Amino acid sequence: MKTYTIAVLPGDGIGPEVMAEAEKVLAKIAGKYDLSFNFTPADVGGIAIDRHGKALPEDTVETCRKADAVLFGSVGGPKWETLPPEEQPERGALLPLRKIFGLFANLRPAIVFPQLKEASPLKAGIIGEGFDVMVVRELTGGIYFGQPKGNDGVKGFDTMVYTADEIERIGRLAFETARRRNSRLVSIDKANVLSTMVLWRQVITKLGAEYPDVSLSHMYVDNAAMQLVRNPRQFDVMLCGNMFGDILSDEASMITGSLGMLPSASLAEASEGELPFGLYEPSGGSAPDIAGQGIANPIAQILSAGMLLKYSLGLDKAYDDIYAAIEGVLDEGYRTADIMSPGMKQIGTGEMGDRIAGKI
Ligand SMILES: NC(=O)c1ccc[n+]([C@@H]2O[C@H](COP(=O)([O-])OP(=O)(O)OC[C@H]3O[C@@H](n4cnc5c(N)ncnc54)[C@H](O)[C@@H]3O)[C@@H](O)[C@H]2O)c1
Ligand SMILES: CC(C)[C@H](C(=O)O)[C@@H](O)C(=O)O
Ligand SMILES: [Mg+2]
Repeated sequence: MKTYTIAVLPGDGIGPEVMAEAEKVLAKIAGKYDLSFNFTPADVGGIAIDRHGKALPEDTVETCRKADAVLFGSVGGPKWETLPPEEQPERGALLPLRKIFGLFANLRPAIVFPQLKEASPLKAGIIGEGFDVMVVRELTGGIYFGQPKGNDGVKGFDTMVYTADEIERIGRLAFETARRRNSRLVSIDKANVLSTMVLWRQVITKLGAEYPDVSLSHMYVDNAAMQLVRNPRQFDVMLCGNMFGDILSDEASMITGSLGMLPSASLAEASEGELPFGLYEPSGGSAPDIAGQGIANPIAQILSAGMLLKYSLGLDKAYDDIYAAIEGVLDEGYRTADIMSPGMKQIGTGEMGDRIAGKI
């Protein structure tokens, strides 16, 4: 029997609540495909600060290193917001993890399940027959990591830096992704103002010549934010730098009805013929406003586990099973509070997880 080791980092807030549901679903997948998952838990974020004095203990990095892939919950919360910024869960754990493991490519699919059209804040006419966009976000460069950065109480500054190589690397992945979908790629930039983004547009345009079958267009980020609510169906793959991708992926997710629906895959470069190492997490955060109430939507975490199976382990059919199970539960009218609409049956985090696992 094949055994896969999955580092499980639930983190803070709703992280542990939704992670428990993803583990239930993975256990069912293991049974169905005669595999075994060795879940290796580790502390990360606020809970790691409380227990070990730092957001990313070395043991946690080691646990990830030994694993085939990482399933991550979310980190952060009001309790740790008064710490020095570099020590807080987000900058002290999540960003270093992305850097340490070279997770340069962040895939954030935003899909409106047909059953949830009424949960989208957009009018039915705008959503039409559905919405299915893949945001490809560069994750280890840009203004998040550029130096210098600082804040001396009088002046605060960050630096946006991209090299041509970094742009080309994420660009290639976006073109390949578009090729496997509907061959439409919109590259998002701010080339009318930022020098970094002038380079971005030059590199992507040049790369486009290698992918003549993919229709490439460029759009300024402010326009893209507007177009996403005006006519989201015009998009197939959206390629963004780190910060623009952060913002637009939250916006895209809300079109699907809730941030609690949106998974993500953060991938490293793969060696020839191999699948990439990856960290899989919901796009949303630790949702302190609803943590501990058993009402969080576990679907983003469950879909993140599904993406892990597909992208890092090559178990595409298992991903399809998870997707179908979610659709089945939604078809039966079950909803967590965030995607609730009149006439549907409201259930909590645990029951949603049980019902999805029950359909595998
Ligand atoms: N990857 C991560 O670990 C990550 C990502 C984003 C934010 N954060 C951190 O999370 C904390 C809270 O940030 P925020 O409030 O800006 O963003 P958030 O994503 O945690 O929450 C935004 C809103 O979406 C709702 N929401 C998010 N996930 C949900 C789910 N699964 N089910 C139902 N509703 C859900 C929340 O209740 C809240 O109303 C901050 O400390 C932030 O830095 C962490
Ligand atoms: C928590 C934060 C560092 C993170 C980001 O900005 O990348 C989050 O918002 C995300 O989208 O994963
Ligand atoms: Mg974000």
